Amino acid sequence: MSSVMFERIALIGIGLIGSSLARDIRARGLAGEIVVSTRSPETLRRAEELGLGDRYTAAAEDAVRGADLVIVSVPVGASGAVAEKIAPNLKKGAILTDVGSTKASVIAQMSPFVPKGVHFIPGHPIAGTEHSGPDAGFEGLFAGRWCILTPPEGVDEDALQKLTAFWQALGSTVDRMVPEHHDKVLAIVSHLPHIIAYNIVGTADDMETVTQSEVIQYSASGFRDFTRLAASDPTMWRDVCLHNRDAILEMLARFSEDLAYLQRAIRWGEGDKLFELFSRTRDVRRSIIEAGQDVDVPDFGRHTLDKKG
Ligand SMILES: NC(=O)C1=CN([C@@H]2O[C@H](COP(=O)(O)OP(=O)(O)OC[C@H]3O[C@@H](n4cnc5c(N)ncnc54)[C@H](O)[C@@H]3O)[C@@H](O)[C@H]2O)C=CC1
Ligand SMILES: O=C(O)C(=O)Cc1ccc(O)cc1
Repeated sequence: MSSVMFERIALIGIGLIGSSLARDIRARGLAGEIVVSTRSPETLRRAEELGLGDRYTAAAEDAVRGADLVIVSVPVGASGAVAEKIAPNLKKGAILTDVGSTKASVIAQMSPFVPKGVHFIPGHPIAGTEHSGPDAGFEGLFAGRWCILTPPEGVDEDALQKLTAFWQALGSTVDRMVPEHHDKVLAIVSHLPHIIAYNIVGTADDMETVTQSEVIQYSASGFRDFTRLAASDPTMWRDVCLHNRDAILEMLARFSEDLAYLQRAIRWGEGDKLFELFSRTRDVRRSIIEAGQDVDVPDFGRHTLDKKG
């Protein structure tokens, strides 16, 4: 169907996202050669057992030699260290990109190391699950999903076109944003929901009056959906919180204000206020479904979603 777009693609980090990329690149024949690198020897061995690449090395600086496309798929807090390591061996004319959930911080960490002549175009596929590691990835993860690119001013248009075509070949729709805008949008639609989930599951876990067995037994009552998000990778989400600090704190402040409004309405029995909010939020859900964005993660644990809205 597709054909070779890059002679050599280097994948730095081979967890959920890196390994899904590897599977898609191979399935669609987008690379002449896939070179896989990751820091931990066990993960590298597992990637080899799964046959995710053509070559494997623990040394990221070796993996990128001669690569036309380098994709960094590591927790955002590790982006700077990876960039520093690989920078001296990046090929002139190569495209360097990432998949990190935050953009301004990744750009601040990586840019200082990017040599002249290398096209650094940060990216973020809005696709994933609560699972991590090379076994968690799967072919087709990015199909029908958005990928946001945050190209720097003066970006090489050919390089941008090539990276756009790459994500399109994986079935994604590509959008462009400035990094700070990306970080604000993602803070509300992705980062805050995860933080709220971590918080509510933590609260339930702390409650002495609710025994563990009751939390599990009655988890179908709304709690279960939160536990899926709250099972997401701790390293990844620690890094997201630390590296999108300002936008997340801004959204949390608004969230707390709105929660206080809700709390007050409940205390004073203001049913009309509750009804008005709950009607408005139901309309949001309906708009998402109408826009065709109600794509379930192809995994267990999502069947409690009410498709009828
Ligand atoms: N999990 C998700 O649903 C999504 C994650 N992302 C972003 O993608 C990136 C990767 O996330 P996942 O694949 O989910 O994580 P993961 O935990 O499944 O994989 C991370 C990989 O990075 C490697 N790694 C960690 N530190 C490293 C370092 N210093 N040097 C080299 N390799 C290192 C690990 O060995 C592993 O191979 C993160 O930046 C995350 O924010 C983006 C979209 C969705
Ligand atoms: O599992 C889910 O529901 C997600 O929200 C996956 C996800 C996590 C982080 C991202 O930056 C993008 C997508």
